[in-house]
Amino acid sequence: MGREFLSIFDDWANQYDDSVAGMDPQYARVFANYNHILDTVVSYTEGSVLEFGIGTGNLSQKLIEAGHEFVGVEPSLAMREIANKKLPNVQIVEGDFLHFPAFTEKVDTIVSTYAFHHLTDTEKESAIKQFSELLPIGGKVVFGDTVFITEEKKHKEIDHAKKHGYMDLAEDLQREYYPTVTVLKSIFTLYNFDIAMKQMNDFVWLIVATKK
Ligand SMILES: C[S@@+](CC[C@H](N)C(=O)[O-])C[C@H]1O[C@@H](n2cnc3c(N)ncnc32)[C@H](O)[C@@H]1O
Repeated sequence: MGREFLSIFDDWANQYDDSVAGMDPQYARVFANYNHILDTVVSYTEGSVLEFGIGTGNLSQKLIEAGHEFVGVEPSLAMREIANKKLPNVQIVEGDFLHFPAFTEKVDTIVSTYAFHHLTDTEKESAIKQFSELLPIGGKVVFGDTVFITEEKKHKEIDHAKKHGYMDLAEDLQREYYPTVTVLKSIFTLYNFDIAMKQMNDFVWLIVATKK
């Protein structure tokens, strides 16, 4: 159901902001240009926004500062507690990409960073189908997440991590469901989105999908 990694995030929550600041060498390349990636997601966001997997609320904070109506969805209680402290009076609800409260408010843009890879490719397809139903024509999905140009590139990164003794990163890359560019493009296209992708660091790609 896409929540199989929750205990990792409950345990990571208190150190998460140190990791995104580059203080964990294993993840330094994954989080390279983190603030620039978040700012780029904000720059493509229009209107009312729904964010999935908000973590400690770093992207949420930028979206709210930019003046967007905001609802955040996050399955980890420990992450929600930190985000709630940073962002009092902001609507942050328990849920995940596939199961979240029905919103009466209109949603113009769905955003997420570093989270969509927790769904298998089949679950990604279910989520993108729901996004297509939720968004108006011209509405957008704007994601930043680890994606690989090919499976070979992913295996090279796993070998690189092992060679440097980055065993947590190597395990993560093998355990979670990092998609290829081709797979993501084909799912968004199937559900009536135009999709553009751009590489932001060695791991993370920006995905901007516009509902036709
Ligand atoms: C690496 S953190 C990213 C946090 C934040 N978006 C950021 O960019 O810093 C991944 C987040 O996704 C959440 N998550 C894990 N599985 C999820 C799912 N199935 N649906 C939505 N969020 C999920 C985790 O609890 C965690 O907060």
